[in-house]
Amino acid sequence: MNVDIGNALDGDLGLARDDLDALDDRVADAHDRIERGRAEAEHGYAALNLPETCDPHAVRRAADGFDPDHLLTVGIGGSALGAATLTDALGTGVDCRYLDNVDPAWVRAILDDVDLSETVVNVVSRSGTTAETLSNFLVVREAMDAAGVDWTERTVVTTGEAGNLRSMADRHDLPAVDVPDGVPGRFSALSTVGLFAAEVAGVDVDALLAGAADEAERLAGSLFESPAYAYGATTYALAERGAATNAMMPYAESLERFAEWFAQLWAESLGKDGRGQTPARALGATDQHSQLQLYRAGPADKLVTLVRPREADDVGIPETDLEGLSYLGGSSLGELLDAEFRATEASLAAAGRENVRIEIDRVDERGLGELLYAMEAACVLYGELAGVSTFTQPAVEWGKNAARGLLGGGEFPEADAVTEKRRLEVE
Ligand SMILES: O=P(O)(O)OC[C@H]1O[C@H](O)[C@H](O)[C@@H](O)[C@@H]1O
Repeated sequence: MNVDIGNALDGDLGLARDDLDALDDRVADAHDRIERGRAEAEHGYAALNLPETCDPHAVRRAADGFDPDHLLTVGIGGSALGAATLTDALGTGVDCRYLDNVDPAWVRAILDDVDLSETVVNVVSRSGTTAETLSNFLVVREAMDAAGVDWTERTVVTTGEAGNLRSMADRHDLPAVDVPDGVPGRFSALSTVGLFAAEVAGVDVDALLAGAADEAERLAGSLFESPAYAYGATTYALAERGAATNAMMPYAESLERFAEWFAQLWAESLGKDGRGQTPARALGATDQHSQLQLYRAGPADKLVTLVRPREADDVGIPETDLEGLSYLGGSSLGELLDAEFRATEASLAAAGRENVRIEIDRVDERGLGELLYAMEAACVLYGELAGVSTFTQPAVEWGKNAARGLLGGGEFPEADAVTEKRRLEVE
C-alpha cells in the first residue's frame, strides 16, 4: 500500500512540510507507545498483533462441513462491518447478508428472501449482550423453527468468554469461535470476528493476513517511513488545522463497505473530549456527481481520502458514431474511472482542497489486508497524537444503556425524560 500526502500540503488549511517534520518526533514517541502496547498485548493495541496472533484454523474448523447458499451474519457495528467489508470486496459464490439493523420490515424481507434450509447463521457479539444482535438472532431462530430447519445444526456463535450468547452456545452445544482478548470490535476485522464470514465466502484468509503482516512490518518511528503513520499523522495534523471532516472515497464499487467500516473506526475511536474528525462516506466516481461540489467549493474544513486499486479487470467501451462521444470509443471503463480519479484529485488540489491518495495493487486479499491494517494503525497513531482514549466508546454505551432502560432491562429507564423536556414540535 502506498500513501501520497503531497496534496495535503500547502492547501487552504495551511499544513506545510515543515509542520510534518516538526510532528515527526511526536510520531516517534507515539510509535514507541504503540509498540509497548503491542508487546504487552494491552487492550486495543493487541489488535495490531492480529496478523501474527490470529489463528485462521479456528475459523476453518468452525466453517468446516458447511457449504451454504447463504450466510447470514447477525451482529452490529464492529461485529458486522469488518466481515461485510471482506465479503463484499472478495467473497465469491456464497450470498452474504448482514442482519445488523433491527428495522422490522427489512429483517422480514431478508428472512423471506433466503432459503433458511440452505443458510448458515453466524451470530457475532463480543460482549454477548447487544440487544439488536440478540433480538435479531431470536427472530432468525424462530423463523428457522417455523421453516422446519434445525437452527442448532446451522448456527455458529462468535463471542467472548462470558455473556448471554456464550451461555446459549454452551446450552445447545453450538460450534463457537472465540473473540480474541484485547481486540475492540471496530479493530476486529482481521480476527475470528471478521474471518469466519470471509472463510465461508471463499476468501483466502492466509493471504489477507499476509497483507496485514506486510503493513505491520512497515510501522516505523517516522511518518515518512510508514504509509499507515503517514496517513494517521497527516489526518491528525489537518484535523488540528480545521479538517473537521474526512471524506473516505474509494474508487471501486467493491470497497463501498470499506468506507462504512472506516467510518466506525474513525468516529468511535477518535470522537472524544470534543475532538475527532467526522468520517463521510463517498464513492468514486459516483459521488463526483454529488458530494464533490461541496468538497471543492464548500467550507474549507475537509480532507478527502481517495483510495484506488492500481489494477483491476476492465471492460472495453464500444466504438460509437454518436456525435461528440467518439473520444470514448476504443477506451475502457477502467480508463474512464482512472481519468475520473485523477480529475478529482486535480480538481481538489487546484482549489486548494486537501486530499490524500491511497493506492493498493488490487482489490484482492493482499490489498485488503494492507488497507485495513494500515487504517487501524493510522487510527491508533492519530489517537496517540490527539491524546484520546482510542479504544473506549462511552458515548455509544450511554445510548445503548438508555435504549435497554427504555425496554425495561437497563439502568437508565428515564432516557425519554431528557428529550421530553426539550421538545419543540411544529405541526
Ligand atoms: O460485539 P458486540 O459486543 O455485540 O458489540 C457491537 C458494537 O456494540 C457497540 O455499539 C460498540 O460501541 C461497538 O464498538 C461494537 O462493535
